[in-house]
Amino acid sequence: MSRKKTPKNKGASAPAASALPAVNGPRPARPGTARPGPEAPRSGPPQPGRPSLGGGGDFYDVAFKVMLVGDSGVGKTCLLVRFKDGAFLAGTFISTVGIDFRNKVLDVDGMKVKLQIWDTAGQERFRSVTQAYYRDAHALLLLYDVTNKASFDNIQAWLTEIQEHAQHNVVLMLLGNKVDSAQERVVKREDGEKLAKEYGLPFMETSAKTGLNVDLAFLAIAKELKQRTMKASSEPHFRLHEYVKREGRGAFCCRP
Ligand SMILES: Nc1nc2c(ncn2[C@@H]2O[C@H](COP(=O)(O)OP(=O)(O)OP(=O)(O)O)[C@@H](O)[C@H]2O)c(=O)[nH]1
Ligand SMILES: [Mg+2]
Repeated sequence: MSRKKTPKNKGASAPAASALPAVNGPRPARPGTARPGPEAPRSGPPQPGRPSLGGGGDFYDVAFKVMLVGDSGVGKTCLLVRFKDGAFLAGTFISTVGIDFRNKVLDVDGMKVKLQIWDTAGQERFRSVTQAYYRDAHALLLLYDVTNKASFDNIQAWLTEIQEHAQHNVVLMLLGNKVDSAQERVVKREDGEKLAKEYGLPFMETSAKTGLNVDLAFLAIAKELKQRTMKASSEPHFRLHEYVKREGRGAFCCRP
């Protein structure tokens, strides 16, 4: 894998389009890294209509794995904490070591969809660890930081890496995070939109700090994955691109 190095361990390597949940095989043991608990599905999502009980006591109908990827410091861990706990991790930046995960069950149009969300380390030195997890991911949220141009420039390299290691049909969404930091912004919204269009990706700007579009990003992923599982659904066809375009809020909306 070819990857540009930047002074702050900024990642980098390339593209893919969106796609469908694949059946997961058992996860190989990786010493020193977090792994799913007993609630993790061992052989793909359970069938709809046969509710399962997760190890945390959450009932769910279907389960999917979502991975957060992007340069170190773009806000992956904060995005996950915002989504899971509704809080913001302010203060000292503690860089993720290896990989970690959290579960959350969403109600998606009457179905309990469990997302097992993997928070990867953006630092280059953990790349070989995180690469091994791509193949099991049903969806990827690829983040850059709108206040950090290098993190945006590295998106293409991340897309290359995704293309190399993830399922060809993985659901992929591009997120420009930290839009609350208007003064420090160096990546315009239009630049993010342009890049996303170039690669055919759904795109939103988010803020883990204010919560802007955070729940929406995960809900959109869950809706897309659920739809792909329901082969002969009578529900209207869900269109991920249109949904995030329609529902996504602007950076100046809804400040606390
Ligand atoms: N203003 C602002 N700061 C944020 C936001 N999200 C994250 N941060 C800050 O950015 C820094 C890095 O956030 P993390 O979530 O730890 O970054 P990360 O992508 O997980 O980094 P690695 O674990 O090293 O890959 C922290 O100091 C956060 O407080 C956001 O939406 N707005
Ligand atoms: Mg982190």
